[in-house]
Amino acid sequence: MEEKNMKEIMEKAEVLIEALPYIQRFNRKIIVVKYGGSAMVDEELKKNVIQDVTLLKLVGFKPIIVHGGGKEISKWVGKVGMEPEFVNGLRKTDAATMEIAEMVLGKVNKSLVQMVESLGVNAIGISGKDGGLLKVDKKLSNGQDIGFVGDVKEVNPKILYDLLEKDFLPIVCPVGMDDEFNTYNINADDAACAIARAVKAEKLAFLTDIEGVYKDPEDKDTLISELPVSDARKLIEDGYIGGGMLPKLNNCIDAIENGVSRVHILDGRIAHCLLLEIFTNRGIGTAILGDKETKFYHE
Ligand SMILES: Nc1ncnc2c1ncn2[C@@H]1O[C@H](COP(=O)(O)OP(=O)(O)O)[C@@H](O)[C@H]1O
Ligand SMILES: CC(=O)N[C@@H](CCC(=O)OP(=O)(O)O)C(=O)O
Repeated sequence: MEEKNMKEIMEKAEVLIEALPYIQRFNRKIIVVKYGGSAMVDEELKKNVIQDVTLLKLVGFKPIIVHGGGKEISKWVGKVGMEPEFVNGLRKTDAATMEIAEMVLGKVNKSLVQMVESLGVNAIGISGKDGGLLKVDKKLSNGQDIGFVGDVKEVNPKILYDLLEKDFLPIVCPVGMDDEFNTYNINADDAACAIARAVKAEKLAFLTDIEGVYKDPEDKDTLISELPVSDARKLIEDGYIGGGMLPKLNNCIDAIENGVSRVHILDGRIAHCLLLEIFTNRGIGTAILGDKETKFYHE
């Protein structure tokens, strides 16, 4: 065999061997993937994400996908002649918008099931309504009524455990019910965090449209690769975090402080970002760490 070919083959073997400790570490462990942003709109990226999660399942992890679909909901709200409206990153959800959101999220949910199934893994798509998974109270935004927006108050993970035990890959869309069984729209980051907490996930990964958390969003050199929760709080207090990153980072802190071992914000625009983060020595994006952790396991 040519020397060049041999070298290429050896490099491939090394990449696989590098994955071994991570496969051992996460074997049978639950990993919650919050799937949203560009990686949902671009067909190629969508395929990459689904391939990654399917691979995680096939090597013995227990992934759960919690997906968004904000851009798709806004598209359909626009199509019926309404104007999408957001207050502090949350969609103002009147009855008509709720109906559209549930229809669109249901469609997105089944399209993800279809893709996973096409790769030979059995997936079940559910919403937070199924099996009483997500119980909500009405959420106010700084005291303002923003309609049927839910604040998760209780998670009943039984349905997820049952599906995982039967070897299905659960795919969850962020819709839930209140005590009167009314339908509510839930921010997908909130839903993913609540689910990761309830199942004490080993890892929670948020796929988004930015490299990770920056100290200064205007300066790409200020990307933070490891962020202890106390520093994260300080960044928020000092006003360095804005827009959709604010609820996301708050959810990261909440997850770490409530039993989720590893929390990551990853750039969903990078092909196979999940695999790169989980299976290689090079952590990518931003890892949020508990304050007691002095060293991240990738080192
Ligand atoms: N310090 C910061 N670091 C990174 N992103 C930030 C920061 N402050 C504000 N942002 C904004 O937050 C956005 C991420 O939130 P969002 O777009 O709502 O994510 P998603 O749609 O994936 O839930 C980034 O694209 C960026 O514009
Ligand atoms: C209350 C609220 O804002 N719900 C979100 C649910 C979808 C979502 O969060 O989607 P992304 O993760 O793709 O943004 C919405 O209606 O857009």
